[in-house]
Amino acid sequence: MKSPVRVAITGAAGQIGYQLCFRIAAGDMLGPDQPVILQLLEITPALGALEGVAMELQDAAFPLLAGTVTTDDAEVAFNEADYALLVGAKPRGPGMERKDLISENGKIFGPQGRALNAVASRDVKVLVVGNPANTNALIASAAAPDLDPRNFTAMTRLDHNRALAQLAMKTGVHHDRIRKMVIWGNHSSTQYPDIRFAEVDGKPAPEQVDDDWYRETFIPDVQQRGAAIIKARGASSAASAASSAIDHIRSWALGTREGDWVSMAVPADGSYGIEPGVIYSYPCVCRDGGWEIVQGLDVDAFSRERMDASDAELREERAAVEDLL
Ligand SMILES: NC(=O)C1=CN([C@@H]2O[C@H](COP(=O)(O)OP(=O)(O)OC[C@H]3O[C@@H](n4cnc5c(N)ncnc54)[C@H](O)[C@@H]3O)[C@@H](O)[C@H]2O)C=CC1
Ligand SMILES: O=C([O-])CC(=O)C(=O)O
Repeated sequence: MKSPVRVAITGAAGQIGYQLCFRIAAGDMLGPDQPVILQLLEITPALGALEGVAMELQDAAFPLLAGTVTTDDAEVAFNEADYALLVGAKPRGPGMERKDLISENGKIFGPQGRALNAVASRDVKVLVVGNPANTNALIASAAAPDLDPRNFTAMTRLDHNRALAQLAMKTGVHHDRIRKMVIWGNHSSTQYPDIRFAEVDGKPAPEQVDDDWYRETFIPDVQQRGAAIIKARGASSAASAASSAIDHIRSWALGTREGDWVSMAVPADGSYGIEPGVIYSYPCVCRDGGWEIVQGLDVDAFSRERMDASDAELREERAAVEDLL
């Protein structure tokens, strides 16, 4: 058996956190031979509910759960953390865009970035889920100057999985037989889900769906799926969000499958004309515990316009939180 790794989860008593704790303790994120210590952070008024989560974790008697810490102190939660899932933040309600959360949620991520900087493993892998996720990841990274900015990522894997599901339903091919989906940009309604490189059962996706469906139905449906779930459920996606967070970390830690990509929001480095300064979703390949942006893909005029629009939105979000950077 391997020695345990430390997984910090913020907002652990919330909707997404409640799902994450049990799936991670079951081994879904890091594999069936990797024990975990869960280090759970909540705000002080939610510590009672968090204690209840910890009691249920005990009751589930997971073989891989090597310990549980509950706290309202970020430096306790992030102490020597190998993984940090930053989920704790307010969700949006009907009629809101995710960026409307920025003034309230943005201020959470500076202190958490500072705490990570002070006490986390120097190799900590950070995934920001709390919205607006890309800009919150930028804030956390800016507050952690001693950690490599490449350790800070934000979640667009849920958008990626949603895109796989929509294309699978349209083509009648199981989503597990689709490769090379891409989500470019922001986890927001300006994201650009791109099927130009996707392969459905080994064949090019664009040849299997008509262009009108792609532009008029697929793209807006993927962009608006979060809002559609809020309308249907009266609360934002939680189990699917937790599942995609687990997918994101699993790919990063254990590698992507041969011949496939995942979408991850990572620090822009000039790739595809997106200048540094924002956390932007790209197609990525992961191996040996690291990620790389897939290079050399063609950008046509239709794509350029959408990729730039999402970049522009991220730079507006950045300008709105300049005082936190
Ligand atoms: N990136 C993505 O794809 C997705 C992002 N989200 C976002 O994830 C966030 C969490 O969503 P839910 O779990 O549904 O919300 P929730 O309201 O059920 O849970 C959030 C939890 O975070 C806690 N919290 C608030 N401030 C905190 C702080 N400073 N430190 C630690 N904990 C704190 C709250 O007490 C609460 O228990 C929201 O911002 C939501 O919009 C949701 C779905 C997908
Ligand atoms: O839509 C929301 O507010 C929650 C979220 O980020 C998603 O489901 O993609």
